[in-house]
Amino acid sequence: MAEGDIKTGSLKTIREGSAEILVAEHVFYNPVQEFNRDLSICVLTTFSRIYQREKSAERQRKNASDDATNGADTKLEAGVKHENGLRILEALSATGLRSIRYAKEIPGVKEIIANDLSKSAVESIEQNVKHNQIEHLITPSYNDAMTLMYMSTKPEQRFTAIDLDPYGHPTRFLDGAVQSIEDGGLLLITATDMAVLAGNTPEACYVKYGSVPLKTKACHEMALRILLRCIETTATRYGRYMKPLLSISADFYIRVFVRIYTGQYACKKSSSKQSMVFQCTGCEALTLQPLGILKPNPTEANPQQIKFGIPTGPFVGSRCEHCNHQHHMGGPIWSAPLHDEQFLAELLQTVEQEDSKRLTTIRRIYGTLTVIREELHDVPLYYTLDRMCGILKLESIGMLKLRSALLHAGFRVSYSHASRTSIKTDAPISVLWDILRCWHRLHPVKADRFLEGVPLTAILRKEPAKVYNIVEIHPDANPPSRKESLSRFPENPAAHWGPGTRATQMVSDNKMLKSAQNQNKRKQKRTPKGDSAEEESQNDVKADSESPERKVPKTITTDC
Ligand SMILES: C[S@@+](CC[C@H](N)C(=O)[O-])C[C@H]1O[C@@H](n2cnc3c(N)ncnc32)[C@H](O)[C@@H]1O
Ligand SMILES: [Zn+2]
Repeated sequence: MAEGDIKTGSLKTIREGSAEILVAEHVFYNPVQEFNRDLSICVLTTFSRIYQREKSAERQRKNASDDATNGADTKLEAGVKHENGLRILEALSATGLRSIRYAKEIPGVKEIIANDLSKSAVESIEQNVKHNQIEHLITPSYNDAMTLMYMSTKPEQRFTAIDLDPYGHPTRFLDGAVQSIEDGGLLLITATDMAVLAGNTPEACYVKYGSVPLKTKACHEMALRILLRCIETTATRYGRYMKPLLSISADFYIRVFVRIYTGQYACKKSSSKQSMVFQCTGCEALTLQPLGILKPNPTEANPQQIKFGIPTGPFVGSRCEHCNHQHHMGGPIWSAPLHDEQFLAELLQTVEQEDSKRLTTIRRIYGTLTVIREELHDVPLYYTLDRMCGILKLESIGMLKLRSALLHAGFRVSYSHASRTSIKTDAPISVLWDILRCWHRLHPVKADRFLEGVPLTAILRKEPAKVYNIVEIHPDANPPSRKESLSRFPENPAAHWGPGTRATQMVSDNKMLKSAQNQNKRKQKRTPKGDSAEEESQNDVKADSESPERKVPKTITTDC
């Protein structure tokens, strides 16, 4: 956000990225979403490059000589109309700020439709498009988003990218979006109803998304997986399927970037990418059970052939094997990877080349994407260090020691970008409990904590199956993103931050945002840089209790 935003009559002038917009109090503008817009620009810039490469390869396949004349290496520029470029629909545009930034900052755009159902919002879009002299790329549109998308389902009318950034949940727009997106096109979708997705009202989540959420410490990742599963099942109704490029949990919302393709055979694999989730009501152990399974069924004609089946279950007993409590069942969730590794690599290249003057949140984008790249992409969900130690009433073992014990024992472990104290690992939870049993030998829990029926009694009374190395720090225990002190789990972006309400007064919140950002900078400066890794690990745990998931105002509680 630029310094010196000024008021003009009842309008306020706001600068963000390359755009300058005039905003009235009654039109929605949320400064906290700058990270969301900056990140979307990086994603679309990368996607635009990939899109051109794919189109060029397609042309080459069709007619090699043609391609030489078409120019496979057309230089993509921002702010200039590219006849073969992206056709973007911003279906819920409010001030037009996002569309204007997309037009001015993403190379290789053909056209952007900036649509809103509110008359005053569309007037604001028109005014801002003129103010930014970007009429050659943006067409303002006054329509219901669904009507507009349903009118654009024929192949030649479809969009290359559709951005859905609604108030609350996006699910009522999905049916139109999956039908009006090009084959291989990109959907960029935000959901801000985190309280619902995080399990505060499971019945409401089921109504909106068709899945039951669980109150788990991994609720932010579960929210992403519920949204992704909802997009996938909406798409498969039309013989289309989804490939997630990037799925992010940030501040008070989630945002997913997925490509949509057409293919009946790929749709058949959909049930094997979705799972029900059992969570123990005592120790919170998580167990996933897929809806479908793929079995190799090679024939001479097709050695790659697979057979579709359903698993036998349930995958848990009627009582938890660790603590003897019963289970809750949630889901279905998307249990395939949340991100595409190849796309992430290319996206990070884009981010590295970005100008930090234009994208003010670039440091945070780089930090978050680096943590995401380090995530174990084949391991859904996670536990948290503080919660596991809390359940056993143990003094904290510290992140580095726990990660080291797992690595020494031959397991993989990573953080999740969604939680500062997350433990994402391919080790079964029985191994995590064993490591904590070893820790307990050195740091025993008080005898009066061993009450009948509580999970810690059942878990700590058992002997560990083996002795785990909780003393030596493993060389890989500290991931590069942490060693390099990247901006991994940012503080709250503003004092009274949140998704905003319909046509809010958040326009005037710039000052608040800046003051919170300054406070955060001061805090970051105070964090001693040369901390030993172990001290830093304790800081991580401590800081988690101050992390965004805890500080959300009551109205949008996303803690779980
Ligand atoms: C959260 S705001 C969008 C913010 C914007 N994308 C940005 O980055 O600043 C949601 C907008 O959706 C509009 N809206 C709500 N329902 C709609 C519908 N059915 N069709 C089109 N626009 C709609 C509202 O008028 C509002 O301006
Ligand atoms: Zn249990």
